[in-house]
Amino acid sequence: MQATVRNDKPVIVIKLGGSMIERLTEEFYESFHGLLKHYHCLIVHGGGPAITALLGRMDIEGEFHEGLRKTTKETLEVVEMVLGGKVNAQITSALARQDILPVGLKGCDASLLTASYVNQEDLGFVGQVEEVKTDLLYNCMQAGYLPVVAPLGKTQNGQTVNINADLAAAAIAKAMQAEKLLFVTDVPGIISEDEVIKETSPEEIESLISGGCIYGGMIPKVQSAMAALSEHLQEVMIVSGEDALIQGDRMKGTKIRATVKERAE
Ligand SMILES: Nc1ncnc2c1ncn2[C@@H]1O[C@H](COP(=O)(O)OP(=O)(O)O)[C@@H](O)[C@H]1O
Ligand SMILES: CC(=O)N[C@@H](CCC(=O)OP(=O)(O)O)C(=O)O
Repeated sequence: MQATVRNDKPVIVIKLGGSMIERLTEEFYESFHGLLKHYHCLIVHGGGPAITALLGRMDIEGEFHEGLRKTTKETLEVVEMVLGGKVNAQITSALARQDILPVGLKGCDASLLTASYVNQEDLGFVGQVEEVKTDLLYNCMQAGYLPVVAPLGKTQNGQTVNINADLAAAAIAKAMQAEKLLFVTDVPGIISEDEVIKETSPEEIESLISGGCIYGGMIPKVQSAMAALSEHLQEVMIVSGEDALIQGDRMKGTKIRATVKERAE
């Protein structure tokens, strides 16, 4: 049973990329105070580089297929430790230092993220979100807490699975009928010909991918962004974690909209 979506404040989902988490500043976390005045905020975090680093220290080689980490039983243990332990605690501690009330959640707990296998034969314990327990997240936010979700899921059979954080954030944003989805990463937006694109559309993104301008970790990000766009979620942004989230009175980065109303000059 899911709670009815309540629209007392719009929801914003913020995905913190593993590429940036180690470098996020106190100023960055402080800027959540501004967001919380207008939105119910929810964080979904990655941690890919930290997983790769710990696997390396254990002499386990990482292997990716189309941006998804091949996850054996042994790898899964490390993924759970890093995402559900280290990285989640790092973010909740930083928010708590700013007098924000974070609550760390693993997607595999309390049926928060029910998942199915992406391709068990090729990828092992890698999941995709089938259902989000939205009432748990709403109840936390309504009570004044900021949920910080580690992208782990549970299958119907109770197996924990590793979920790409971009895909998890998009699925959660969709299920929560979020108004905004932000991807915080280590670049100031989608870059083309040395310039940050201010606003773009799914059509333009498809051509940037096929032309090779968008590659690597940016591909699951923009694909997740496009999949999340809906009548509720009209805008996805890719922003840098180098600065505070809001600079002046706006966010800087690339805005992805279903249709680009006017081309920014
Ligand atoms: N057109 C592009 N503009 C900006 N970054 C891009 C582009 N294409 C690929 N990238 C790469 O995407 C990276 C961000 O994705 P990723 O490393 O997966 O970050 P995260 O850990 O935040 O999810 C950038 O550091 C950059 O190397
Ligand atoms: C299945 C899969 O690939 N899971 C990711 C989960 C972490 C993640 O997505 O972190 P970033 O956002 O930092 O890339 C992984 O194991 O790296």
